[in-house]
Amino acid sequence: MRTAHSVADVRAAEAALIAELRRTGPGEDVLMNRAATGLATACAGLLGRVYAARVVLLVGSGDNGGDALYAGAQLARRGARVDALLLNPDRAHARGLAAFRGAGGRVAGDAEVLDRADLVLDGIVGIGGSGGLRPDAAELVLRAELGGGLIVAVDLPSGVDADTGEVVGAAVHADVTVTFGTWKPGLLIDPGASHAGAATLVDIGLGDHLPDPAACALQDADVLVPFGWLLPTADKYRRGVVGVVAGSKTYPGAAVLAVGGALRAGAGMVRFAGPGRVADAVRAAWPEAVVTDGLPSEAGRVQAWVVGPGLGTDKKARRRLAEVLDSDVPVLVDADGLTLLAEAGGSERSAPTLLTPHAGELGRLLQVGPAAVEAARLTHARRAAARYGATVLLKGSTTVVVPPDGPVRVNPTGTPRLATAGSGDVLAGLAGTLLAAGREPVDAAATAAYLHGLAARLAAEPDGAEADLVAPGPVTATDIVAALPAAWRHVAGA
Ligand SMILES: NC(=O)C1=CN([C@@H]2O[C@H](COP(=O)(O)OP(=O)(O)OC[C@H]3O[C@@H](n4cnc5c(N)ncnc54)[C@H](OP(=O)(O)O)[C@@H]3O)[C@@H](O)[C@H]2O)[C@@H](O)CC1
Ligand SMILES: Nc1ncnc2c1ncn2[C@@H]1O[C@H](COP(=O)(O)OP(=O)(O)O)[C@@H](O)[C@H]1O
Ligand SMILES: [K+]
Repeated sequence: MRTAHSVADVRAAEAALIAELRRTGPGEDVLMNRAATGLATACAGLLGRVYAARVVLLVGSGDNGGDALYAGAQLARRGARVDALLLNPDRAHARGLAAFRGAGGRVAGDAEVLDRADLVLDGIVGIGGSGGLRPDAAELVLRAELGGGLIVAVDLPSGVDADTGEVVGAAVHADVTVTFGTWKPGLLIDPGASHAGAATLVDIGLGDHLPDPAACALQDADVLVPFGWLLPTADKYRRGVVGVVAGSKTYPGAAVLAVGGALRAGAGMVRFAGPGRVADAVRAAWPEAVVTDGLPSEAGRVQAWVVGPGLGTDKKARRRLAEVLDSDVPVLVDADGLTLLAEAGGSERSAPTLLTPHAGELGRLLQVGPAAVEAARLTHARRAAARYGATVLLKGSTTVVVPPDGPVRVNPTGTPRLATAGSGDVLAGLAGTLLAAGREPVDAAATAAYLHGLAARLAAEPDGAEADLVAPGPVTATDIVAALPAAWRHVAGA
């Protein structure tokens, strides 16, 4: 699990560690030097040959600039030509600057050095920042980006909000980010995540002093939950029976895809309830589904419901949604179900509820526009979780899952390949089965998003999960359903 902490928690951990270090002896700037050593090592690796490389430091007036200066000093000692552009010369980190000068680093009088740089270190601002870059900083960053050297962000790309990933105004687009002590949520969540480039973590010893994380990103090993279908004692009821209420005359495909996602997630049984023609489409595509063209209350017992994909918003859809929401089992509400829920202003459920909106649907739930949601994904997902007393999975460029309390989950496997009609229906079925198998909504949602992204990558490039890097092939929602078993195999290491 990749874990990220809030700025407040990082600062508290830093203070506790520094107090401990003071008791045991080491002097000033120990942590900064640890950070700088990790940073200089990363830069040396990127440069290949440090001797005679041209490195430029963009140095703000806080400790982030101090990190850049100490790292610059190490690179200068190894023979790099290092120039520092000080945004506020009177307030640059004094000891860092002295070390930098002492190692042969030079303070540049002109931004021209950026035009020929092999590597630019962005030490303008780190976790102490607020808002986008100020105009003088933004101008230097633009020149650095045009210069064509590699841009390495110190701790996080300047201008990105460390706690939320929000970017208000200009921010650095880094090729690489070297972060210290722990991940910051803003490095995992878009738009911040897409400013960070390839990000790496340098351990500076904060570990024992850090509390529970603010956000986590699953990795393959975290998905290795007991595979229900492998347990010797498995039977179809214990593996989980999921009910799907989806589709309409206009959107029968949504039902077929949601049922497909549910089946390929390993359900013991999928019960489907929908109107005649939709029921026929589901029967034809998935003979293993148990289908009724009656109401959800006539479908038989289930351990979780999925309601909403392609459902429509007419009277019949409302009735179906109401029946499902009245049940005492976990319910996942998606798509048209969310539109109806927004209209009703919520529900009176006491059993767990998982909402899976995209930005437009989340906007409707909160009566704000989709652009506002996209710009502040975590903030809006949190607001919806609080207002609806539910776990919220917000889909899009970075899928985030916000439980009513506890750490947020951020999905690392997402790919723009998923942005194809019907792929959300597959995700709903997939997450619904995991709910029916007894997983907590936050785990069901995060695991489903992880497998969903992985399946899209594997559908594009069956030999590897890194398809975004190597193969540009598109995938359809049906392809994602078909690739789900391969995604399970991938996380199992098979
Ligand atoms: N915590 C740890 O464990 C460790 C932390 N370490 C390092 O310390 C960093 C935090 O340092 P920090 O607290 O000094 O704040 P920092 O990020 O340098 O920013 C403050 C300066 O930025 C300025 N500024 C603000 N907003 C701005 C904007 N939008 N655009 C432009 N400028 C802006 C603001 O200016 P002012 O408002 O004062 O004029 C102020 O001068 C952290 O990220 C990590 O790198 C490591 O050394 C190892 C251990
Ligand atoms: N830019 C993107 N990067 C990664 N994933 C994306 C992106 N855009 C959309 N997705 C994913 O694609 C899926 C689309 O779902 P949704 O919007 O509900 O579509 P539909 O209703 O057509 O099924 C979601 O899982 C979402 O997270
Ligand atoms: K920075």
